[in-house]
Amino acid sequence: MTEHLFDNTSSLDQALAQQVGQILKDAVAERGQASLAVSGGRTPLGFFKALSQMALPWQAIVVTLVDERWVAPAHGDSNEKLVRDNLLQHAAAVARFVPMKNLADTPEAGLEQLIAAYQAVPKPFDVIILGMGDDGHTASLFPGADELQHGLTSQDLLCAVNPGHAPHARMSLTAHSITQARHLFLHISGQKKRDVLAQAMQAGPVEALPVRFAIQQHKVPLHVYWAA
Ligand SMILES: O=C1O[C@H](COP(=O)(O)O)[C@@H](O)[C@H](O)[C@H]1O
Repeated sequence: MTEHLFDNTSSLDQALAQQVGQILKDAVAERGQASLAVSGGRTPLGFFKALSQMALPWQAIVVTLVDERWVAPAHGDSNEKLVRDNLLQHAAAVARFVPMKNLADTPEAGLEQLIAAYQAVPKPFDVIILGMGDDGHTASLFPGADELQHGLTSQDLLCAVNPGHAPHARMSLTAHSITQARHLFLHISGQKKRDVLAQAMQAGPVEALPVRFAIQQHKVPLHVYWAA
């Protein structure tokens, strides 16, 4: 694991956008296409804005999500809405977006169809950017969720999750899919998340702080981008 520390979020957003942009550009040059899976929440807003303005071969880049809340795409809590409003703008408006939500009533009911739709995403994912909650969840792999073990151990691409203490049923990439990525980032900010990360770096059960699966694995180097 490599830590990249910044004094403020705008320096981080620019640096992360440069790094991710270069990886995507190289991927398109080498393989003709690239895939980027991003997290939702509040942390990635500035990064999305910076990346969306970069001159990249966006027509050849597929953007999708690491996780999604099972709400309508126009809902204020939708990660799809966040990405459409902030990342798929400017130069990035021509990128192809594969949603992580369909019309099914529940994530469980929509799972099979969604896995089929994900065939359109080039794999392995070129870049996956994780976030982290103050409870140590990453993607939608929440401590205490009934589906956590499945999300951490299954070889499936996606899993349905009912977080219990957090709002909305969710769809999430599994730990297995996340660790298949060619490049893996964890993007966090603020002292509280730094403290949670420090705790997660100590030995302890993955179930208590699910972000540990990304720290403890050896399949893909994890780059942590943190800003004060
Ligand atoms: O619920 C979620 O939370 C995490 C962290 O969000 P933040 O607002 O603290 O940045 C996010 O990574 C995840 O994608 C989202 O669904």
